[in-house]
Amino acid sequence: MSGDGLSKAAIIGGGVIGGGWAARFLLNGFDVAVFDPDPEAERKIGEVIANARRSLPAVYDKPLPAEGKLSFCATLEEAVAGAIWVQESVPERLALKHETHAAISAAAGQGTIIGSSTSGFKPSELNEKGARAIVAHPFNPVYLLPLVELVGDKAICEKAAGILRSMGMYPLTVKKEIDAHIADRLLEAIWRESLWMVKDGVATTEDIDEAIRMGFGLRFAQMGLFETYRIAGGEAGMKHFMAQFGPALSWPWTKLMDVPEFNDELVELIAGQSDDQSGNKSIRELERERDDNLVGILRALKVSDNAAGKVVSAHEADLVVSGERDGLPVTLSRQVPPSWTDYNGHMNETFYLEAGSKATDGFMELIGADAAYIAGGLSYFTVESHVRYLNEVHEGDRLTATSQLLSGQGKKMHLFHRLFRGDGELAATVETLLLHTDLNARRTCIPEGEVAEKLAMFERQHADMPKDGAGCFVGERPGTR
Ligand SMILES: NC(=O)C1=CN([C@@H]2O[C@H](COP(=O)(O)OP(=O)(O)OC[C@H]3O[C@@H](n4cnc5c(N)ncnc54)[C@H](O)[C@@H]3O)[C@@H](O)[C@H]2O)C=CC1
Ligand SMILES: C[N+](C)(C)CC(=O)CC(=O)[O-]
Repeated sequence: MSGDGLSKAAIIGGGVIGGGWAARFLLNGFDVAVFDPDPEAERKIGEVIANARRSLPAVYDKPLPAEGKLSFCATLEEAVAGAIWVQESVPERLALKHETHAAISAAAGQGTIIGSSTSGFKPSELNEKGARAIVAHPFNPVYLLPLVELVGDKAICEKAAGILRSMGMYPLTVKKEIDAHIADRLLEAIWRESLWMVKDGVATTEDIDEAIRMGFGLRFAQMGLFETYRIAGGEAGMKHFMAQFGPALSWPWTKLMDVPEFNDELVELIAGQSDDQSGNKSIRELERERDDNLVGILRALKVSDNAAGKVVSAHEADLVVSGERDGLPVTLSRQVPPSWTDYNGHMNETFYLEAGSKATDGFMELIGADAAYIAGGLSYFTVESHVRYLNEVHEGDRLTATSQLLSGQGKKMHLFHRLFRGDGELAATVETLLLHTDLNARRTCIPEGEVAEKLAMFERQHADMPKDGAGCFVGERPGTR
């Protein structure tokens, strides 16, 4: 669907959320046309997309599709023309939503998906004047967080879900329409209690943020509420948890429904404390801090194959590394994430080896030693590696690796990876020796069938190619022996 240069998304309203949607579509290969009357929209969206470019590709170990084309339109009709998805993200005012959806429904093709980012309105409210929108409620930052709550016509929601999955998102179809859908209903409860506690001097905005991020906030990214509370019931599980904490439903714990009056005094109090807490940083700086942490969390969840990490893995499985360079197969192509840089302001030594290891995985796939082969009980174990650090690599650089097979005789697979920066400079070589291994017996063995044939083929193809820097001992300069 995406990445073909033929898919167009229209973004109507390009503020915080519209800008995030624009980035998500664009970085997944869609052409994006924006309509927003704000004269500053282009600058603001440009800044959001710049943050998205440094963070979203860093979640993956493979390259995202080539970026689509971004354009800004003078009219809503121009933006909508030819789009397969129109996403409305204008301010949360029902009259404005009605006016905007009337114009979108008139301009869009029959099969076009029309999504609304509304945080709280139901599809029946959005469509009460004859429009045909579904709710597609995302989470900020839209380019990194997978969740999109879908509410409305079943067939349209199903079609929308397929497109969202192709962009690494997680569509959650809400069973019945309700004000504020699922997640905002939960968030509103936390927000209400938080305002109440600041107003009554129980806690500052900072105390409340610490209470969340030092405790239950850490749990929520990986287990949510119900699994977490099941564990909190100890060996007896959920029934014991409910027996212990169920009565709290009739204690004052659940009687905290008072809401503070929303007035200037409350706004001054909250905004003042928020300025004291984080006013020394710009919103874009805070966004980058947030994004770096989210990339780290998503990458960790990918390794444990948990929660949102599964969504990332499923998307990554659809991404491809391919091509040749200097007659050798490209086995790695990826962006350097912020977490790979160290106190010297460049990519830490560890990650040169990680890149080499991923290039080995890429070469293994090429010879048929892929996930299915490993599941069948055969694999390769690394027994020796030599990294030569030749050039600095920085956050955001596009790293590419080629792999040359020096020997594929017997149990051995002797590889020479060259890591290149985006500007074409050779950044490192990683020479590595692996042995073919029976995973059940935990003993080396000779590969057979397709793997053996492909090894022989690559060995022949790569035999006469330059090998400068291969076979050096530590400290030796190539060609000085
Ligand atoms: N900010 C958030 O955390 C989230 C907001 N949402 C929802 O997304 C929608 C947009 O919210 P934000 O992006 O936060 O608001 P925003 O105020 O940042 O952006 C709204 C944008 O719409 C533009 N706009 C106003 N009238 C327009 C019109 N007639 N046609 C086209 N553009 C127009 C504005 O110039 C502005 O750039 C709302 O429905 C909101 O509930 C959803 C998820 C999270
Ligand atoms: C505060 N909010 C209701 C606009 C929040 C959302 O809709 C989702 C989010 O990103 O938190």
